[in-house]
Amino acid sequence: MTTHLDVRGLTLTTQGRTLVSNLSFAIAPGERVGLIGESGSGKSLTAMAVSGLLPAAIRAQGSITLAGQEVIGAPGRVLDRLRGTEIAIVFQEPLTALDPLMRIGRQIGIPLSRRHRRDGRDLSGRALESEILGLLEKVRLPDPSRILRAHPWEISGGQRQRVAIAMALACRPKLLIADEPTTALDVTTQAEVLKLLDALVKELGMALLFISHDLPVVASIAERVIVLRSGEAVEAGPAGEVLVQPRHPYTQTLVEAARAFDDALSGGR
Ligand SMILES: Nc1ncnc2c1ncn2[C@@H]1O[C@H](COP(=O)(O)OP(=O)(O)OP(=O)(O)O)[C@@H](O)[C@H]1O
Repeated sequence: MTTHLDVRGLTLTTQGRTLVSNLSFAIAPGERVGLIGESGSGKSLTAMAVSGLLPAAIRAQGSITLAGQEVIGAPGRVLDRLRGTEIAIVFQEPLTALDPLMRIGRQIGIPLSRRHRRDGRDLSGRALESEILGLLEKVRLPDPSRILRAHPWEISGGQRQRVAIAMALACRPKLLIADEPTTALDVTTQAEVLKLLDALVKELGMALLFISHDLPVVASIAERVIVLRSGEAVEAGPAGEVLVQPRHPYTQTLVEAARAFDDALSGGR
């Protein structure tokens, strides 16, 4: 099989409004794809549709297959299984993924033991704790044994995003969706989390759908990009081509704006 995710003619509507229109793209195993576009262009809704998390008010037409399984209209148990094995998602705001009242160790332990049970192994006690610590180390969290026992509000925003990444990795997904994973973080932490994601995706051979309106960030992590405007894909191709010599006027505007911002920053130095 050469595609892991295959989106064909995806159209999302609500109350007579079309939010995403006839979108098609595929992601091969291990491939890193960026989805870019201004605010409101339909990036997050596309991510939600792919992971079977669309709000009830939004109607999906077309087809989304993940490892050969149709996602649109699939029953909850099928979606649960896909989210445990094929796909995991990291959101912009890590607190969305974390339960404020539960210690970090337990939050990572739940998807971890679920995955082991699925593989026919029962993991508990010391063995489970040691795997959780291993994951906290993998996302380069300092002092993992303290963080294991901490609540989400006892650690920093950047650390919370690393925990959310560790939770996603606990499922060993074949495709990781990262929806503006660094937007809520300060610039230095953004760069660190980005570097971490890049390294982990390569090390674990996961495919990545990286969603962002920040072009330089996308250019640094994605091999291929899709440009969305008002729910429609206006341009797609290798990141090095689309972001360096954009063909569509909309992409040209985005690239110009990113360059102007960059120039303004370097001019101020
Ligand atoms: N639950 C919903 N019900 C109705 N409309 C929605 C819903 N969620 C999103 N929309 C609309 O769908 C469009 C696309 O939203 P989406 O969140 O996918 O944009 P986005 O590209 O991810 O933007 P941002 O970069 O700001 O996160 C927007 O016009 C938004 O108002």
